[in-house]
Amino acid sequence: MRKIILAVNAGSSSVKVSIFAAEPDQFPVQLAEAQVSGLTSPPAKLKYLRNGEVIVNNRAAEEFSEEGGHKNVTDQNSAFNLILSVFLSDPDLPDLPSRDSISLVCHRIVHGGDYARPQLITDDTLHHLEDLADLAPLHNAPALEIVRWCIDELSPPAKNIACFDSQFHATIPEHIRTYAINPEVARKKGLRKYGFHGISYSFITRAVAEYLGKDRDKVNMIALHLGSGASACAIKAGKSWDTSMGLTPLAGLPGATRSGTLDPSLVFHYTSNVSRLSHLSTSHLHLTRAEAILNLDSGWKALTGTTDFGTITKNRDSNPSMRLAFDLFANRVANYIGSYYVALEGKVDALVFAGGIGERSAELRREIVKLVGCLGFEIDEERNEQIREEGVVVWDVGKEGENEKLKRVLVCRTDEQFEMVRMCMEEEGVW
Ligand SMILES: Nc1ncnc2c1ncn2[C@@H]1O[C@H](COP(=O)(O)OP(=O)(O)O)[C@@H](O)[C@H]1O
Ligand SMILES: CC(=O)OP(=O)(O)O
Ligand SMILES: [Mg+2]
Repeated sequence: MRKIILAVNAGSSSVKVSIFAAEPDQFPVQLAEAQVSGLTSPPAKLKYLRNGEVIVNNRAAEEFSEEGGHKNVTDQNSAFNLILSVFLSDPDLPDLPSRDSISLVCHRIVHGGDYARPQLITDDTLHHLEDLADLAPLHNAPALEIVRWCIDELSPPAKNIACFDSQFHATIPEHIRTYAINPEVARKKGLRKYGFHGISYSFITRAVAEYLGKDRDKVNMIALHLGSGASACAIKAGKSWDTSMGLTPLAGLPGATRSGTLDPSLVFHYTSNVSRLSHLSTSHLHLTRAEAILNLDSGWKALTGTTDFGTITKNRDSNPSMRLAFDLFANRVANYIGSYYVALEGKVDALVFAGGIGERSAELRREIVKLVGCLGFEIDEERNEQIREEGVVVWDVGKEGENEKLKRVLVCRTDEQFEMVRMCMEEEGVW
């Protein structure tokens, strides 16, 4: 039986929602997709595509919320509500005449703890995921607010399924996921590397393997998901071998408002009383002052005053703090590429850029590839600048030709919503 499925991806600065029509044993077909971006750099913008055609191109979300009499778009839940109303009021989207036509909602939940498969959201799963909220302070709580709304407003008939960013990284070997701390405490409290952006890495692995004409379980790559949150992943034989995020999405690369990895002692020298609860804590989220500083008041926001990496890229030649942020990011990313190149013993099929920044900033790609040139990566200036149509998923931006040793440099337009639906369709019981 044909089902209409909604896939909801609540990121730290955006909400992306796609609608699919799905039949058992077939790939889901996307009907429409919308995103509200720039939640951390207002005004938030709305983009809407139906059947791959751009209907609304980055217009202020406010205009739509005013027209439709909705509350202002300030967070993930209001962004989700706006998107749903855009879908429901589109007369050219006959597959979604009303809320009742949605039979499944797939939710991206960044921290899934030890869950190694998507989960049907019951009261028990919901409570368990609420308990994990403090380990993904920018993500789990806003995503669960959307989940609770969907349970109240769409169920029944809709079932809600949680898909986890952390799931893809369940294959990271023990010596890599273990921190050098008291093992007893680590075990009792679940203190280990979990890793995130895994739904995206799962999509990238499939798409790149297909592009290269290789079996998924034979492909090795260094993948970079660079968005408001940024991470790197060493993918060995199609599986996650290592990734830069850790117990929480704070570790590793810096991001829009996140510091990334730094000396763990730094925070005690930054300010006093760091373990006191931040005023930003809520009934669903316990956030210490230390966590608030490192997750919300650091990164591009602290260094430059903006969280928009497009602005940083554009102004880096005239603005020294933006130049510093740009160079700092390229340096940190290049360090991971070097480290993962060694982890993969040099057997790397491709270096892959994805995420809002990775897919759009030709300048950052050029800079990073230049820094890792000694490993056999080289950018093709012309291909790197070329803008690709919406439907293109993977493209090559590396130099080709004479030098056999050159390694591929690819861009992958990642699609976490598609991947979630694909993952859910593999679950028994979904139909
Ligand atoms: N042309 C561009 N050049 C550089 N960065 C861009 C460009 N367009 C968008 N971005 C950045 O992409 C980031 C959003 O990425 P995305 O992966 O969609 O975010 P999220 O982490 O919320 O999922 C923002 O920091 C935004 O500034
Ligand atoms: C895990 C994470 O940081 O996700 P996002 O980049 O979507 O905020
Ligand atoms: Mg994202």
